[in-house]
Amino acid sequence: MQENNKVLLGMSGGTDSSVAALLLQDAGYEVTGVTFRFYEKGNNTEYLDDARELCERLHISHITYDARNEFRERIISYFINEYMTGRTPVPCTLCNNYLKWPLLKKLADEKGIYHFATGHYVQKRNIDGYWHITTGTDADKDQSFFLWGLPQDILQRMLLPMGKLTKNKVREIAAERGFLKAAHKRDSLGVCFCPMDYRSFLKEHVKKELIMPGNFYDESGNCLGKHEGYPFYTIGQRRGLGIYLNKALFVKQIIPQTNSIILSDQLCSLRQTEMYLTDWHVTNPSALFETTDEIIVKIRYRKQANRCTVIPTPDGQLHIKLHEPLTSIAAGQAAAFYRDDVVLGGGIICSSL
Ligand SMILES: Nc1ncnc2c1ncn2[C@@H]1O[C@H](COP(=O)(O)OP(=O)(O)OP(=O)(O)O)[C@@H](O)[C@H]1O
Repeated sequence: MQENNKVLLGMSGGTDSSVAALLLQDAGYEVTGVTFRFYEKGNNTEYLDDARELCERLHISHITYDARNEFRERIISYFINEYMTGRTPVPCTLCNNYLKWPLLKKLADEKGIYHFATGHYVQKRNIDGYWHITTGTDADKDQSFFLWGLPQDILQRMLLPMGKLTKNKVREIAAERGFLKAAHKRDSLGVCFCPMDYRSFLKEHVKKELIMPGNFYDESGNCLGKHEGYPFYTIGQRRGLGIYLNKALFVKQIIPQTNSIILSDQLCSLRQTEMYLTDWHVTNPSALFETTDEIIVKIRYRKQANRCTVIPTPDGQLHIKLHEPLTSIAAGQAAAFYRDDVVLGGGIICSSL
């Protein structure tokens, strides 16, 4: 498509995408807002009204797109299945890779709109002819960890108005411009369809008989007590185990077949130095596989960065050799590669040792 000055902006009704609309309009773009209906807890559609109202005030057109079926099939079912197979899912990463950005592109293509945008706190940069995601200036809000899976035809056309801003600045802009509701909206916390509490979500959505109490064992096979059902636990978990010995215990292994969980009192026994990834995406393979530069791998959104070497295997996986051990690696989690502030790619952990 020929480049033009039109942009389709994903609008959640929240602070960031509202300010993104203001800034894109200030920059001279013809903005259209789209709100995806992904999931509506208790049929609450206030976010749709907020997005619509903001667009009216800015005199920009607004559309809604009902993605609830796609979201249920691709994200919620996946999320439940992952926990039910003893893995730790990454719904936000998958939603960005498979739904949010591809939908923005599809709708923009249909409407003859060249650019698409969100309120993500990330930037992009062209390196050696390849567009890369880079970290947002606000280190506390940086969302680059979730965006390793996007292809070039999306990266090239995306606009990221939050990239150089801090959240405080964004709130200030909303308030100065008189968008007080947007300025004072609370930050979203965790996974949008079950913020901070995936256990209750699983209880609501999974047949009772599929999540049954089982046993905790130590590494020698001695029973340590009862747990509430293996899907309620994740590798490395320490709190909320419900057993009280005079020492800290960590989830080391989850065995769905026998509904058992192995605990260890040695955090160092959860240390591993190798991972294998499936479903990976690498922006520029030679920048990752044929380099002597320091590559960083992150498996958590915050406060973790390990040096590594990345090698493609003959059967299509990525073999990650960690230069320093990492604790609590869970199958299903995402791993993202960085060189300095640049996201080089990522994938989904299928095994570790
Ligand atoms: N339901 C939705 N429809 C359209 N775009 C969305 C929707 N939800 C999120 N987005 C886009 O993805 C961006 C990142 O979403 P996320 O939920 O991580 O952010 P957020 O910090 O809560 O952002 P916001 O303050 O804009 O709600 C949003 O800024 C917005 O541009």
